[in-house]
Amino acid sequence: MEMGGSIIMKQAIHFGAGNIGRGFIGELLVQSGYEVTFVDVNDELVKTINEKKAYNIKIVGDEPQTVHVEHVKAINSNTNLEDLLTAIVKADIITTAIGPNILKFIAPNIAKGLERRVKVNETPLNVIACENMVGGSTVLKNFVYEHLSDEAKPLVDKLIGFPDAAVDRIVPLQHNEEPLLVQVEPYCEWDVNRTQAKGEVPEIKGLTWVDNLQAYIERKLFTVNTGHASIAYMAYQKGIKDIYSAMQDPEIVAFVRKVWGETGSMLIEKYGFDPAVHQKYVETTEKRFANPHLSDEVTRVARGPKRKLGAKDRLVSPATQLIEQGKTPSALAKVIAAALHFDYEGDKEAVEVQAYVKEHGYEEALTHFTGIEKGSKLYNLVEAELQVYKK
Ligand SMILES: NC(=O)c1ccc[n+]([C@@H]2O[C@H](COP(=O)([O-])OP(=O)(O)OC[C@H]3O[C@@H](n4cnc5c(N)ncnc54)[C@H](O)[C@@H]3O)[C@@H](O)[C@H]2O)c1
Ligand SMILES: O=P(O)(O)OC[C@@H](O)[C@@H](O)[C@H](O)[C@H](O)CO
Repeated sequence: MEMGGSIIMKQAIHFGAGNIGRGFIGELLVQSGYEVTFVDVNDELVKTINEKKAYNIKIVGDEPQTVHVEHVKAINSNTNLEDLLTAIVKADIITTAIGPNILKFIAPNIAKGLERRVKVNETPLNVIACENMVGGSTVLKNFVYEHLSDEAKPLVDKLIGFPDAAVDRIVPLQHNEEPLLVQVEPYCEWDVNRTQAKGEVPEIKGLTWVDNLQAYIERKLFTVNTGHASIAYMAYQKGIKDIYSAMQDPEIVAFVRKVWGETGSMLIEKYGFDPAVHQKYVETTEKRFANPHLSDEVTRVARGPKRKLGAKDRLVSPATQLIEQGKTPSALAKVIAAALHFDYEGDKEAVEVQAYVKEHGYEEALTHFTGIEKGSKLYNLVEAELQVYKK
């Protein structure tokens, strides 16, 4: 919109100015005409964004490319809550990429902002959690509602949508001399559930509004993330440090293909995907993992084993669903066992899992972290794989 010669941009708030925030969601929002206000708790990052007001993204692949992203600023929500609440009142869209475990911590501030907004602004607004999980925005919504007054709830019900999403772009951990630079892979996919959105859905470059998000999120999580985790936990056992190097190991490649055979069979039966189309999706994923220009540490991909061992996450959920279909998830059982053995001391969740294993043993840890019932088919499959680690 143009007024008196100056352009008035739409306003986006994005929680988490990290890799996916800057390297994916922020980029697409700016390219779609939004000014992006990043919200983060890392004060140095917030200050740098406000000082530079722009950053670069390096897309690394056979045809490298640099994208310059402008129209960005940042708020530290720990020290400047008032600015955040004012921004929520005026926002045209809110997105997050902070990690599934952090959603509950940002919910009170979102609730405060929405409480203020619905009293003065009747424009619908969508809040989209871009996290690697099934139903992330719904999870955030439930946390937000815990902090809303009874008076605000009906208005929030009417005006604020929390459409679930699937996001896909590999952005490794990185330390660049240019502090805000992010190196990313060329591939990106962002699917959002249209049926949960409020108001007219905004046109955002690279965002596809879909009516059957569950199929998209399960296809992504149980192919890209299950595959990634399988490679990472196996590579860790072999002392391999990065995903590209792991993809040069024929044993690991053969293994992840077996995992993809299992998850693919579950997804094809459940969603009726065309097997040839699904195979293409798997092959694209394998090529992305073998990108020689991307240096992605095994410990990043394996991070948070407690979360990754959860019943609804990328290992146990497809394994359970395969069993429900009368199939045997042998390769997935091996990955679950390897995840329980991931003993990287630089990962808080890995330290927690290992401490539990040390005190209670692998079998109790298996039930404790995955919810898999003792004596069930999946329990027995994983238990057999755990014997290797007891020697
Ligand atoms: N990196 C990838 O390849 C990738 C791809 C798809 C999805 N994801 C998902 O995106 C999410 C973010 O991952 P990432 O790799 O960008 O992580 P990251 O660590 O690079 O970024 C997270 C950011 O959130 C900030 N943060 C932490 N607590 C906060 C709080 N209370 N309020 C505001 N900001 C807070 C951190 O300071 C950090 O800047 C995760 O759910 C991840 O699974 C990652
Ligand atoms: O972010 P996590 O810990 O859920 O999973 C690690 C990686 O598998 C993940 O970040 C992928 O790189 C990403 O999901 C690709 O879209």
